[in-house]
Amino acid sequence: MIDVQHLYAGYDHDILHDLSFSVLKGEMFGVLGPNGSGKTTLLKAINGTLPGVRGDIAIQGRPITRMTAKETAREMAVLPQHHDVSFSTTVEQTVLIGRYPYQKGLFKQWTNEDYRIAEEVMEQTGVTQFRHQSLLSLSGGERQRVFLAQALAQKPGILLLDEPTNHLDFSYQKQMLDALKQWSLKNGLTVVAIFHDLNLASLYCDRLLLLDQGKVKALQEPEIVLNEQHLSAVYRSDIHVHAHPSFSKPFTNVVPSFNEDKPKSILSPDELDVSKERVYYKSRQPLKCYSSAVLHPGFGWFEEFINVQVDHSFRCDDPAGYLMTEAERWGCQIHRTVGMMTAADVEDVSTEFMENEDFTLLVVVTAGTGNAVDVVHGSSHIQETVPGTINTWVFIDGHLSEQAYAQSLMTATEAKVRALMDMGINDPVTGTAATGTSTDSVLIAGTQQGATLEYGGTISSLGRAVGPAVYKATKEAAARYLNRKEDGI
Ligand SMILES: Nc1ncnc2c1ncn2[C@@H]1O[C@H](COP(=O)(O)OP(=O)(O)OP(=O)(O)O)[C@@H](O)[C@H]1O
Repeated sequence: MIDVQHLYAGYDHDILHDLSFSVLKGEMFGVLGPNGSGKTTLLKAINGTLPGVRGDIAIQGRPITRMTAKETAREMAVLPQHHDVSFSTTVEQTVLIGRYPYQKGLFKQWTNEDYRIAEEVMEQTGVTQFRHQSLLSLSGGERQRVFLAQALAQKPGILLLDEPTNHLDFSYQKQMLDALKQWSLKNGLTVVAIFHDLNLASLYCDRLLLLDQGKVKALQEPEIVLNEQHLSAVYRSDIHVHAHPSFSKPFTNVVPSFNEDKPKSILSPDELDVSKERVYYKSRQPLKCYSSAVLHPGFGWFEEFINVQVDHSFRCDDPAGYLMTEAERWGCQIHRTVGMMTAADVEDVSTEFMENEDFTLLVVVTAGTGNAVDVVHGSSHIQETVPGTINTWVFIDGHLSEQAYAQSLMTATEAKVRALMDMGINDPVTGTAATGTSTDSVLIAGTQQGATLEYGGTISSLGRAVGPAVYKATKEAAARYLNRKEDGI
């Protein structure tokens, strides 16, 4: 569709150096790069408005140098970065200008077809209600949508967009990009768009061209172009890349580098608050958490932690909602709170605290083993979520990698299993050794400051601390639970 070969272009000197790439029909092609890297210059070269271009640019196999302005305009429309809006035209007149490449004859008049298409594209871009208004009376975002309508009125096969979401609020950014994607998927519209927002580019583009000082740094699918090394080198700042939470695309974010005064060690067992109703811990700063909690499971940053005691007969359709109400009752800030529940007496909580050269560790366990299960015989149990559980909190004052989170969770689980085995706790249904209970929850929470802890496996420095601490705390909490049962309390 668009074929660029050995392109050199610029102004008094070359800005673009030896660019070669092709854009396929129906593709959404994103152009990325820092300020001044040559993105706009590239778009101008492609639409034939930049003089002195060297190399070859062809549209549908035809060199653009052999196309008239009208021919080029029928093939591609441009939405520039800045628009000159110094004189007053109405929205409808502005959109109709997009029909210029189709005008024939000496006396230029808009046809019914021109009006029909203008109507259609104003509808698609949500500007119909402004049709009789002057452009000068519109906001930046509204004007941007009018100029998109003008470009679409050209009925082009190719749309060149210079920062199309500039001035648009979140909802219109999404609306515009959804529409462009839809047109490219359904009608084969080819879109070449400059983006500053790496995440929007990642979500909507099939391929990305990353420019660095007028040269191709990377040209591939978003999964390959958006990697930390490329981005950090090109944008000269610390950029982190993660998996998008609900889409199979990379998700980027910048890491601020201002220094905040943070307390040195922020974990302390003295801050654990235990009452008959709940165990409560408030950290002195937000912790990065990974958990199977009832309230706010998964990854997130939290600073309040509650483990709420419920009755053995507790049944509830909305346990997270229940915990929210309880947390609110105790004055917790819901959005900052991770919540678990248990039928075990929370006053039997057991803690382990240790400090070493690299990091500090606080482990907090409540254990009820009424629902003990042998993992191999889960199918022998009825599927019912009844409270009776081992809840394990592992707080670490250190900087954990994602691998360390997963490995710490494994280490904590293995330690719990070992504790149950050593105590001879059996699955009451099968009589075989229990490996946990049916509703156990575990939390790994890191301060993400101080020593880097790359690993959390059993023989890593972190794992060597987590394993024995969880083992000891689980044994102690379970022993207290069993004693209470024996004593019939
Ligand atoms: N008309 C011009 N005359 C001379 N130099 C120019 C002209 N337009 C742009 N430049 C220079 O060319 C370089 C690339 O500019 P260009 O606008 O292509 O960058 P860009 O990647 O689109 O930047 P931004 O992200 O800031 O929009 C810059 O150094 C700029 O100063």
